Amino acid sequence: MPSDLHDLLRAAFRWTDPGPGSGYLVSDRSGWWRDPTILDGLGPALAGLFPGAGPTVVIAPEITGFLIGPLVARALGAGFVEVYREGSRLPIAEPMTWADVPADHRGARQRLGLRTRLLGPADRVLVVDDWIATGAQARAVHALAAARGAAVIGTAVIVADCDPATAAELNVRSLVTGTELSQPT
Ligand SMILES: O=P(O)(O)OC[C@H]1O[C@H](OP(=O)(O)OP(=O)(O)O)[C@H](O)[C@@H]1O
Ligand SMILES: Nc1ncnc2[nH]cnc12
Repeated sequence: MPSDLHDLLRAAFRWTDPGPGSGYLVSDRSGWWRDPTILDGLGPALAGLFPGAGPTVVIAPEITGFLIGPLVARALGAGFVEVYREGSRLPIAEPMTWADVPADHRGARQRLGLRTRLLGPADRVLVVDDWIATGAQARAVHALAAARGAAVIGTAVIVADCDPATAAELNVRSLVTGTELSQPT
């Protein structure tokens, strides 16, 4: 990754207060998509976290994964498969493979699913997302790939904000850490 992308990611990120008395801050990643240099660099930089790994397909959960997943797939010359959040749209009228998310960084239970026909044993999968915290969503995405018999290379994220055990379990590589986003640039 060019060192300037690392610096640009830090500079364009903000923690925002959702309102008086909320007692917590929300990550605002919109500055990353708004900056043409960052947007141009994200796909190659995330793809470059696993040099020579040769994925056939990138898979990523909605909704931010639908934004950056195709950028990474394009940089790799790989395909892209959407991982949907159950209940977020009309049911998809074809066979789906589902995995449970017991509780993510918000404590929310979810189910993630993909179209069964789009992934199989011949695939080498790179899981992509913008952020990893508890690892719950990425773990479910890994489980989906495993359920389809695909080989999983690892997890490429913009921000790694997870514990070392989760990072090792899911083979997480990142462009920045959560700690770096919490410090002044
Ligand atoms: O490691 P975890 O605890 O699972 O948290 C990470 C997940 O949470 C965020 O998704 P979220 O649903 O908050 O937002 P999005 O809809 O903007 O992608 C992020 O995009 C990851 O998918
Ligand atoms: N977008 C995000 N995904 C996961 N954990 C977060 N914590 C703060 N922002 C987050």
